[in-house]
Order: sequence, then structure tokens, then C-alpha cells
Amino acid sequence: MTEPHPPRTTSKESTAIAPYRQSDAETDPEGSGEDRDQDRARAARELGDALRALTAAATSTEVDAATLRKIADQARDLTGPLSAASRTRHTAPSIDDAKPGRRMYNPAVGPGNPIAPPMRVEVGDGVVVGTCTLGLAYEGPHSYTHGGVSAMLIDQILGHAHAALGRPGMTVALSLRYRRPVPLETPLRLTAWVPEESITDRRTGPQATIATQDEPDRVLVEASGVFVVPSAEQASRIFGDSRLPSWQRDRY
Ligand SMILES: CCCCCCCCCCCC(=O)SCCNC(=O)CCNC(=O)[C@H](O)C(C)(C)COP(=O)(O)OP(=O)(O)OC[C@H]1O[C@@H](n2cnc3c(N)ncnc32)[C@H](O)[C@@H]1OP(=O)(O)O
Repeated sequence: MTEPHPPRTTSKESTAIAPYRQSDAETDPEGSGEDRDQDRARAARELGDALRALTAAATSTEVDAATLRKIADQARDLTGPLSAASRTRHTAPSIDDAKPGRRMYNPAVGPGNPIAPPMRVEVGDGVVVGTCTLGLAYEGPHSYTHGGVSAMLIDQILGHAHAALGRPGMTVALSLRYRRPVPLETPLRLTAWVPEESITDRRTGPQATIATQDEPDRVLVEASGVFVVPSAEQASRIFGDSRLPSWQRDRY
């Protein structure tokens, strides 16, 4: 971990990442996908927002026990209607779109997942930038971010840097150095890049940092990863052929 700062230039010598707005495809339900699913995608985002607000309130509340129990009863009543039609772990969400990479329920970037901040990702010229603000639901040390949450966001942004070179891959190694605590309720900036020398046919060694948006050069967390594109045989063994909804399986 000798290079905690991302490349400052847009030189193709430092990395081969080319710019495009991955965030539109990844987190904007209106941006792509089947027409019939777009309204469900919008609704899933609305539910995610509402549950995020509920989670934020639930992890910061100081109301009395009777109020907590009353809200718990109301929350339990919400589960039944949602479970009336569900997918299993072997079926991708029908509102995901594998090709542009929209993952509605990804725990780091998925707007429909209440545990996702969600982080917004943009692929620039040579770097990938993620932005988010973490509330009290993500607290580790008092008033600072849990180290595992930082690791999740880092894993995700490293994965985007790897994927921006062509094919999505899987993390096979991840190393983090926590230099300073990451403050809650503070806009954060994650930056990831792929050093040219770390790229092989199958594997990349992306690097990333976390900083605040106000002080982007003051590194709080630095990380490096190894990402691998599974072979066709490995992908088939890991995911089977049921990882995509049927209408997508027909298309790709
Ligand atoms: C728009 C879309 C956006 C999409 C953006 C999506 C972002 C998602 C980000 C989240 C990603 C995840 O969480 S992924 C979930 C967590 N990861 C996993 O579950 C992966 C579990 N691992 C595996 O299943 C397996 O490792 C495979 C199938 C991936 C590969 O198996 P394998 O072929 O046997 O290879 P393996 O031994 O693992 O090593 C692979 C290569 O990495 C090297 N390697 C292994 N460890 C290290 C290491 N510590 N340091 C250096 N190099 C290493 C090996 O030498 C080898 O190099 P060489 O011989 O090839 O040269």
C-alpha cells in the first residue's frame, strides 16, 4: 500500500479506466430497464428511502419503551404484505438489469436496500468516485463509522474500478489500513483507480481511499484489492444459470 493517493491527472498511463456515468445505470431506476419494471423500480426506491429514514430514526431515537413497542408492532405488520411475492437467493430481482449493472438491492449502492447508504458511483477519466453520507445506523466507535462498513464501501468502489475496465469480477483479496476514523453525518468521497501495472488478462489490483468531501486529500482509509474475472466454468459453478430473471436470460 505504497500509493494512498489516486492519480491526479487524467493520463491513460496511470490507469485504463474510461469515463462514463455508471451511476445512472447503477442507481437510477428511470435510467434503463424494461418498461414494465420501471414503475416497480421507482416504487422500490421509494420504499428503500422510507425504510432508510425509519432505520435512521430507530438508531437515533430516545423515546420511551412503550413507544418503541408500539412502533415494533406496526413494523411487524408491514412484513406480511411484502412477503406475498418473494424471490429466493437463486433468482435475481426482476428489476435488476445485469447489462448496465443496476443492482437495486446491493447493500452498498442499491437504492431499494435500506441498509445501503446508498453510495452514488461515477466513473471518471482514470478514477471512480463514490459519494455518500453515513448516519448513526453505521456507527462503530462513538460518532464514527464502523470499520466493516468502510470495508464494504471500499470493496464496492474497488469492484467498480475493476469492472470499468471491461468485465465485472469478484474480490479475492482485500487489504485496508484505517489511518483516521471516518466521521458520521459528514459527506464522504471514495476514490478508486487501477494501476496499469496491476492489470492482467484475468486480474486487477485496484486501490482506493476514503476521505471527506471537504478534505479530499486527507486520507482516512486506504485500501488495495485483487479482483478476478471468474472463468466460464467457475461462473457457472458459482452462479448456475438461475442468477438472472428469465427475461434477461433470454436476452444475454
Ligand atoms: C457496471 C457493473 C458494475 C459492477 C460493480 C460490482 C462491484 C461489486 C463489488 C463487490 C465484489 C464482491 O463482494 S465479490 C464477493 C466476495 N468474493 C468472493 O466471494 C470470491 C470467492 N473466491 C472464489 O470463488 C475464487 O477465488 C474464484 C472463483 C473467484 C477464483 O478462483 P481461482 O481461479 O481458483 O483463483 P484464486 O486462487 O482464488 O486466485 C485468483 C488469482 O488471484 C491471485 N491472488 C489470490 N489471492 C491473492 C492475494 N492475496 N494477493 C495477490 N494475488 C492473489 C491468484 O494468484 C490468482 O492469480 P492468477 O493465477 O489468475 O494470475
